[in-house]
Amino acid sequence: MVTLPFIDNHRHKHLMQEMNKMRRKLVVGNWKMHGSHKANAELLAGIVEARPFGCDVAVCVPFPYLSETAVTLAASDVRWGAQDCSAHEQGAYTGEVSVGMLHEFGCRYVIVGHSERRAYHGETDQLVADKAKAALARGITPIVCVGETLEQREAGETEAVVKRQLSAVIHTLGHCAGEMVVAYEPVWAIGTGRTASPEQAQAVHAVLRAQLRAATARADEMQILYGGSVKPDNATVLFTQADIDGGLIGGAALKAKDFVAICRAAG
Ligand SMILES: O=C(CO)COP(=O)(O)O
Repeated sequence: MVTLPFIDNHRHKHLMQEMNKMRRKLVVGNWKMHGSHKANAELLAGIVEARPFGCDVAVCVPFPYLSETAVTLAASDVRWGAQDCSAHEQGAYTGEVSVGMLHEFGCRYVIVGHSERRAYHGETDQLVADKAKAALARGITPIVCVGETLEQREAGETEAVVKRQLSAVIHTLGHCAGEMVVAYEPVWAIGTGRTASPEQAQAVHAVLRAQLRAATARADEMQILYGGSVKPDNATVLFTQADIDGGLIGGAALKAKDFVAICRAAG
């Protein structure tokens, strides 16, 4: 009979920290509906100049700017992506953008299920899951966002909400679930300057990691990002938590100096 070594809490924590070091960090700038030719050129130049970061870095830009972003970043290791995609392959879907189109622009990532899309565009858990599936079918990594509102947190529903949101995606992706990136973004922390404490964020990330472990053997290699008022001065403490593998950055991704500082904190 094989006897397993006794692992006390201290050793367990140490092992978890080692595991965390093995996962490469990822920092993604979500520009949301911001930008102009001039502002983008300055921002991208500032990011490219500051490389290398020692972590994966990407920017998710508005659709009209994908082309110029692809040209600007082509010779660098900075990746790019979009902020949404259609779940449909092609057809009469006015205003939608397919993953095939994103593929043509060299997108490496697409954000799906951002809380702003869930709230303002009525996106359901299943639609988000279908978008993630469509992305993977074209070799684009979906960054699947989950997160609770303040009301849900105060009602003690945080765990149930994020698990329900992630569960839809896990079931729809099946054996490909290990290929997505997950982003935990508490709605109350987005654009409010009110960050989840490192402990609050880590607690939810641990729940998500456990849920992924039950679904895929790749759970320990998967990147789970935190998003919500990440700034240069709180990035390091967030990124050193055992299950936080980088960040999805909104406001601070619009200033090269801040975004670069956050990338450095991850690297
Ligand atoms: O929504 C976010 C990233 O997707 C976070 O936005 P802020 O960093 O502006 O809070």
